[in-house]
Amino acid sequence: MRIIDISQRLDAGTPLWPGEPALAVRRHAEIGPGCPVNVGSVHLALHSGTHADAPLHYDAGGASSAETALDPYIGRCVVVDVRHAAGAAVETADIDWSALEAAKAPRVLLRTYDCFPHAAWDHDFRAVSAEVIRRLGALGVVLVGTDAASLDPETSKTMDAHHAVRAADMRILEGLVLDDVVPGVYELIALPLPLAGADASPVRAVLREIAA
Ligand SMILES: N[C@@H](CC(=O)c1ccccc1NC=O)C(=O)O
Ligand SMILES: [Zn+2]
Ligand SMILES: [Zn+2]
Repeated sequence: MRIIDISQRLDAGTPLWPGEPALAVRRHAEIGPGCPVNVGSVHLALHSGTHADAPLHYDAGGASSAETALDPYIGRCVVVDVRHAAGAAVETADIDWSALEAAKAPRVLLRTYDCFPHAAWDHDFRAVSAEVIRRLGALGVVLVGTDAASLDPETSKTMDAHHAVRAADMRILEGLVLDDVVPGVYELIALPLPLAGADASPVRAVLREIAA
């Protein structure tokens, strides 16, 4: 079965949320006389690139990446093209709910970009309305993903979509790369790292085609 990588490359040029520290991979041991290996460490903002928010991100008492259950991050999903959405956020009118329900997929990945902005931070990414989140939760959706940097606008102070996720106890993937994905049903695998105390974790998100 074909594996489709839907993850951003992480390097010093990966566009980050304004003010976030740049990725740094440092080597503290190098192959040479008396040292058989290269060994490094990484300094990486937790919301860099393709990542999973932990409930701790929007709920002071929420689970960290080390504590959140893995089930939402692996299993049947549907990729939905919402590039036609015209507003600042994806609204309920932008989604074909009967098609979405017909997919019978408890994970929904939203494509908002024609081409993912790998080269520069997009301040005007398309958010997802809290009403869409509430409606997804009512359908039993356990995870919502987006190719945008966040479910809420960059300037949001209320984080309405994240709090609608919290109310429905859903999970979140952000910064997906869906340019080469044909809308449809797939198996999603995108597991957060067991990082204690972390409010988010980078993930290697992939899709596997499901045999018809
Ligand atoms: N990907 C993050 C973006 C985010 O909320 C954020 C990331 C770094 C610093 C501040 C952030 N949010 C609001 O100030 C998120 O939406 O979960
Ligand atoms: Zn995030
Ligand atoms: Zn988020």
